[in-house]
Amino acid sequence: MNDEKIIVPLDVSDLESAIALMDQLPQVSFWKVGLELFTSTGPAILDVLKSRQKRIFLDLKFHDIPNTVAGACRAAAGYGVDLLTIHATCGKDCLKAAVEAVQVGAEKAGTKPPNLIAITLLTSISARDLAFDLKIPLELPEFALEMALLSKNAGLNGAVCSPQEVAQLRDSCGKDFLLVCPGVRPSWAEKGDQKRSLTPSQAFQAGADFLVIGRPITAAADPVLAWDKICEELNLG
Ligand SMILES: O=c1ccn([C@@H]2O[C@H](COP(=O)(O)O)[C@@H](O)[C@H]2O)c(=O)[nH]1
Repeated sequence: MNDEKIIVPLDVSDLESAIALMDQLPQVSFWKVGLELFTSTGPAILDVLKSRQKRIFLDLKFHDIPNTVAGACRAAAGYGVDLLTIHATCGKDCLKAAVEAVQVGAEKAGTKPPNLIAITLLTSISARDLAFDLKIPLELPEFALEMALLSKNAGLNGAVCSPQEVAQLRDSCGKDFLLVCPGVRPSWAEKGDQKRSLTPSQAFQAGADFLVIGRPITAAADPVLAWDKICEELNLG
């Protein structure tokens, strides 16, 4: 294992702040661009990351009808990113259309298709939220597993899940299915809005391929120290 398995989100509002964060943490090799920054900068942020030879997780979490999601996936696949997200709850037809669309978009742009991964259930949702607010009549681990299997059967490369479900998903989906875990919190960090967390070492031990760790690093008084502490705890030294 190496520190390329830790993805840090650029959850800032503009290009200038994103560049400042990258400059502060040059040791980070895999960055995530999400809704806030991409809505603010568009693909300009991807050009900056590529010019620095960084790996890119484009976390736009598409969720719409199949025709619309396919169009968005075709466009996003042209950017040459490493990972791209879609919600599993957009359904089987939509997931299949997205799988085809990333191939078409990447081929047209002459680039490698991204690994398309599906959000199973946002890590900010608790078992109580799922049952009482969303009225889903399944236990949370079962729901997350069903969403992962739906995505795998539709041809996706992997899923985003909380570290609390990753062992079960790894058992059922196999070793080649990419499992990416946000909602990861070192014992010394605040949980914030994350409701199903584990520590980085617990998440890797449970079978995660990649961890997404944001505020424990980026909102720390000293982000470099926080990064080093996490790497040390994981023996990535
Ligand atoms: O279920 C999900 C899917 C995506 N995320 C994203 O990961 C990071 C987590 O940041 P923290 O600061 O470590 O909480 C953030 O960009 C989310 O959009 C998620 O948290 N849960």
